[in-house]
Amino acid sequence: MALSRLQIHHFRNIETASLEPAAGLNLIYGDNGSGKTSVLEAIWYLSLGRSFRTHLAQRVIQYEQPQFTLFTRLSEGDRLGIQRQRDGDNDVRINGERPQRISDLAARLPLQLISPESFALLLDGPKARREFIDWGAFHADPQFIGVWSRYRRLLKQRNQLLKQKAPQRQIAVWDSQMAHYGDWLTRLRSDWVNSLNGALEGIISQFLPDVPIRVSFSQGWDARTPLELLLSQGLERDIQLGYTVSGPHKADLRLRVEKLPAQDNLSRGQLKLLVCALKIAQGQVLGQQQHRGCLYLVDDLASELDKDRRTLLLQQLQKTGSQVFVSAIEPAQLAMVPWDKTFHVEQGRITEQ
Ligand SMILES: Nc1ncnc2c1ncn2[C@@H]1O[C@H](COP(=O)(O)OP(=O)(O)OP(=O)(O)O)[C@@H](O)[C@H]1O
Repeated sequence: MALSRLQIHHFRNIETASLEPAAGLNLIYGDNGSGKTSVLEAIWYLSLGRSFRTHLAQRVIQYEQPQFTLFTRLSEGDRLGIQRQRDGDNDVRINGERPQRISDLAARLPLQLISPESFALLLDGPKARREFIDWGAFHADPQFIGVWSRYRRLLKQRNQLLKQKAPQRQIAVWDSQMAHYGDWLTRLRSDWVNSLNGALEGIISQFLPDVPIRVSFSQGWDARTPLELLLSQGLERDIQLGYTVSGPHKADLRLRVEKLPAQDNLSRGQLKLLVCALKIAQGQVLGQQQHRGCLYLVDDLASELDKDRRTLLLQQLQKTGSQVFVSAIEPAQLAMVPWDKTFHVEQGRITEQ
């Protein structure tokens, strides 16, 4: 799966651009503020229906323009388009039709973003790591999105009842449904992490050969206690606190080096390589399971990495056989692999070299 055409209109500082990217390695270079990240952001927007830099859609519409328009044609023939008006109107199209859910975009255009902000995966709380697991489980199993949404709705409803201090019987009546969907969600997540582990070990052994990293799935509660029992046993405490303390909504991916959290033990460069290993492994497993890889967006690849590590990372990305977009200020910093296509960005204007 790859973008064979990308059109961008009035998005950030890009007035209009039409690109035919290579199916392999694409380098996007230019000075600070030229618009490199905006190209990656546009691709991300086409997959997620939102930005990775802001939750305010108005911010990405070019100044003084009423709307932005993004369009891509995928190598398999699908056409994805988004037009967003300043007044909030959002028109999303897949092959000319409005999709049922926004996640239909992501299902067609799976992508992984590696950016300076990706450190959050290791440095922030478990939410980012849960989302990371859920990315894989979502793409691996079409049932995931339904199960995940159902669990979320039940959790929200239970938390509302807890906050209102509703009678215990009224709250507990939903516990068996919540346990049913919670267990299902946990199985899907755990299956994904199990498949991920093999690929991850292989990549980590190349990126960080001397660091004994252990990756494990923490499901969000003590696995020896059935979820329904956990909910009923914790009900009084949950009422006191006004929310459901444990369950699949507390799941996490634990990354440890010598029994310590990886973030306490690794240098910035090593953390970046670990994040890259995690993201590359996701795409690799998806490719093996679904015979359709994902696309990689790498913003500012050179930052934090020495020349040998940059080479290693680029070689791994090349080995995935996926479409890759890498942004850089100086192309000379990334001259160690042959780029299939190179684009220069200058004040929002993009030209193929
Ligand atoms: N809504 C907008 N309309 C027009 N220009 C914008 C808008 N939002 C941001 N910009 C400008 O777009 C430019 C491109 O930003 P972008 O982050 O894509 O640059 P970049 O090439 O990735 O820079 P860097 O190398 O510093 O990360 C910036 O100068 C920014 O001020």
